[in-house]
Amino acid sequence: MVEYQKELKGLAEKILGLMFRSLGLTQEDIAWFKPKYGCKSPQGVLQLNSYPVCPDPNRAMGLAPHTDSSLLTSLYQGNTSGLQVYRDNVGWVPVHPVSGALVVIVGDLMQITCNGRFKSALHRALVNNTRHRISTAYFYGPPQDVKISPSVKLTDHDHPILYRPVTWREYLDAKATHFNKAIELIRYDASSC
Ligand SMILES: O=C(O)CCC(=O)C(=O)O
Ligand SMILES: [Fe+2]
Repeated sequence: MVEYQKELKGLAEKILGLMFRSLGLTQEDIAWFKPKYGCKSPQGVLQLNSYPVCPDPNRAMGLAPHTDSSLLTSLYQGNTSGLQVYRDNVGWVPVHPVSGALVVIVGDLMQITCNGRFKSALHRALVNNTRHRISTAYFYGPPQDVKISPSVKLTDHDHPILYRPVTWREYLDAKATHFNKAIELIRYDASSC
């Protein structure tokens, strides 16, 4: 487990580095992402999900629709389908397992850091009536008490800053209370929602 988390941490950092770079951001632009930032390095949380066989899957939900609070989530879903993502104008789309592959999910903190350029993905997990499904989600995020805010490089006259600074800890508290509305509540124009 320790080794697995170490590998997933390295993978998340590599993918995030590429995503930031694709937006023209350097490590200097994302100060908290620098390894030498104090002694607090970004962190990950591993969650094991278990969905027992359900006699009537149409009347139950494994995991209700949600976005992840992380920067990035790496999901291993074995070989049993169940994950679905929501696509605008399309609806729920299955993400079938691919042998040896992880599903990478953009989380809310990434949406905040990138001022909405990358959107966190609404997803859910279904149950089924023949197979016990197991999945492993690795949530990668910044140190819990470091304020995250949209990178100034991604804001200008046409792209006003969208979100207030927030720590992962504060965001998790907001999520626990307001669930999927949390990200809207930290928008600068939240009062008009
Ligand atoms: O089990 C799945 O496929 C999804 C799990 C998930 O979305 C989560 O743990 O946040
Ligand atoms: Fe999730």
